[in-house]
Amino acid sequence: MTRLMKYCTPYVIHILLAIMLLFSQAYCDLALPSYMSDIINKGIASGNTREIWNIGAKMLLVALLSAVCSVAVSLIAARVAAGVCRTLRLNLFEKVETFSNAEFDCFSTSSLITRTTNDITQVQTLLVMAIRMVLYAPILGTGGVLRALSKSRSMSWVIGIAVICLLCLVAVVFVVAMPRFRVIQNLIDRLNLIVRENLEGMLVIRAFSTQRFEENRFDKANHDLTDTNLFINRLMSTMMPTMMLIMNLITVLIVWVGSHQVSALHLQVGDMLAYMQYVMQIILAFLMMAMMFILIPRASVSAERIADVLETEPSIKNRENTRAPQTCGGVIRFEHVSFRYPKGDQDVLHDIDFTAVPGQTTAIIGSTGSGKSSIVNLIPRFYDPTEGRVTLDGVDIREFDIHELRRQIGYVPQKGILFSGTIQSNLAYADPDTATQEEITRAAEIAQATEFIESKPDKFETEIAQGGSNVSGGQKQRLSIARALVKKPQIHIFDDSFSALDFKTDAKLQSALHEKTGWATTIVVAQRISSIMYAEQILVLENGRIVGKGTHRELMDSCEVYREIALSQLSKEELE
Ligand SMILES: Nc1ncnc2c1ncn2[C@@H]1O[C@H](COP(=O)(O)OP(=O)(O)OP(=O)(O)O)[C@@H](O)[C@H]1O
Repeated sequence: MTRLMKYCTPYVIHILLAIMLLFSQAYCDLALPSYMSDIINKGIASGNTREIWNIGAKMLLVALLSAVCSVAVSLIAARVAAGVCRTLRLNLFEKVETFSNAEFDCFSTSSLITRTTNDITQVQTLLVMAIRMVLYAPILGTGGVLRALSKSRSMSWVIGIAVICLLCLVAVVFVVAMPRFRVIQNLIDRLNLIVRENLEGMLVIRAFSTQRFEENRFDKANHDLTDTNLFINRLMSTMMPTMMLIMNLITVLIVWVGSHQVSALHLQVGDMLAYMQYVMQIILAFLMMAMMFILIPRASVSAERIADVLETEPSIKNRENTRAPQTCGGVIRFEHVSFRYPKGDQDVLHDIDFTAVPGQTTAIIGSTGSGKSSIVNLIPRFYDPTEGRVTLDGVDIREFDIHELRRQIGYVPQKGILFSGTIQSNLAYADPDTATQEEITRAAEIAQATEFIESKPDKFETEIAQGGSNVSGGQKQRLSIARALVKKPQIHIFDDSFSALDFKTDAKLQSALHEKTGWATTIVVAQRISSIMYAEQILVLENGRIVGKGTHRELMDSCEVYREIALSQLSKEELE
């Protein structure tokens, strides 16, 4: 919890005001039993109606003041908690945006969602309660003890018994409940993961008719969460009646002992009743502390999970004194690069060495898992090489500001990803403020997307559903390509981005790309020979190593792996 304390500093004045109001409220609440005692002793016992009215009016005023303070504290608490949690949510979101793929591999996506939502709600609930109770309870408890002792010292052992019983109860609850709270947050993570996988993979689940299996998986996670929640709730529901029982037994004890003292004229009736109320206030204070003890462990688990994300330094970040690539030439060079994934046990790329120059296409081909995507992911610094370096115009890319470096790159991922909005908003994604309609239309034309966009009733204003579910895989790829082209980058990276296109569209797109963006450095990862056979340079990858480098013709003569791939896809005549 202390790791998040700094987020409360902007609200110090609010908190100080709340503390002052809490003191006033506690003072009022503690004064009420004394007034009641006076009404009985000075008014009722002697039949003095005027005194009863006088003290009664004061009591009403004090009760009103206490209510006003209580409402004001609640409002302040709600404001502080909402403000702190809004900042936390924003910071968490911004932090996650800076994460490189390595951090995403570390925190699962579902856990990041739980941390941004449920965990922050836990902290918010605690903050509201803490501001209202964490100070009020000790003030009320201590004030109650002092006032009770001022009414009768001979019954102080009753307070002692009450406090010992309550402390034991709170300690038991704390020890038993604490370990379960971390379990609950982890179970929520698991439930989120299953829901997410199910929603994203609904078509696969239907195709494989595995609804029953998935239901059982969900049911198990749901059951585990329910069981743990039930355990905690049962514990809480036994705690409240136990506290009430203690309260009632203590009341009986006070009446029993007090009535003997009243009959022996050692105590007045009013004082006995006031004593009883003070003991009730002490028990109430313990009740509040018990609630805090329940909320604090759960919220501190959540706070830790939030702080873990906030304090994680992205493994890929700007060095000091970074610079922007000046008039980017676009010469990308891999110098003896080896790479291993952060959690991997062996290198997936070994001694990769090549140069991609402007005005040329460098194609990367190889079997699945040979490391093609891993190579291109090093250029926008999604990961950094384990050995060797990648340079842009002769400068190590780690010297550049990451944002500026990425501005030079038009990256089209393997899986076309669109955002909810319109086709227009998706295409203008790189620069919504400055991208002109002309640029967007031109990019759509090169990406061979114009025909299907024009066929839609709303054309560029056609709505894209969540996750791009209302466009086909090939259309999604073409829109992703157009989106990258609108950026007018110096370096184009297409990571298997033509795989969902038919041969005709693929060929048209390649030729348009060559014609309209031929000046750029183009790096293409592809599985299809036909997509890359006209590239100026082709790299053949096997098990993370370059086993062939050259043009299609050179590789057909010199590289056995390339020849095998080529002949498995096209006939000898087509390859000529
Ligand atoms: N995030 C990751 N963590 C650990 N290992 C990974 C990760 N991503 C990929 N790998 C491993 O790295 C190797 C190369 O993967 P990569 O995705 O670069 O291959 P690829 O040639 O692009 O494959 P494909 O053609 O199927 O897309 C594979 O063995 C893969 O299992």
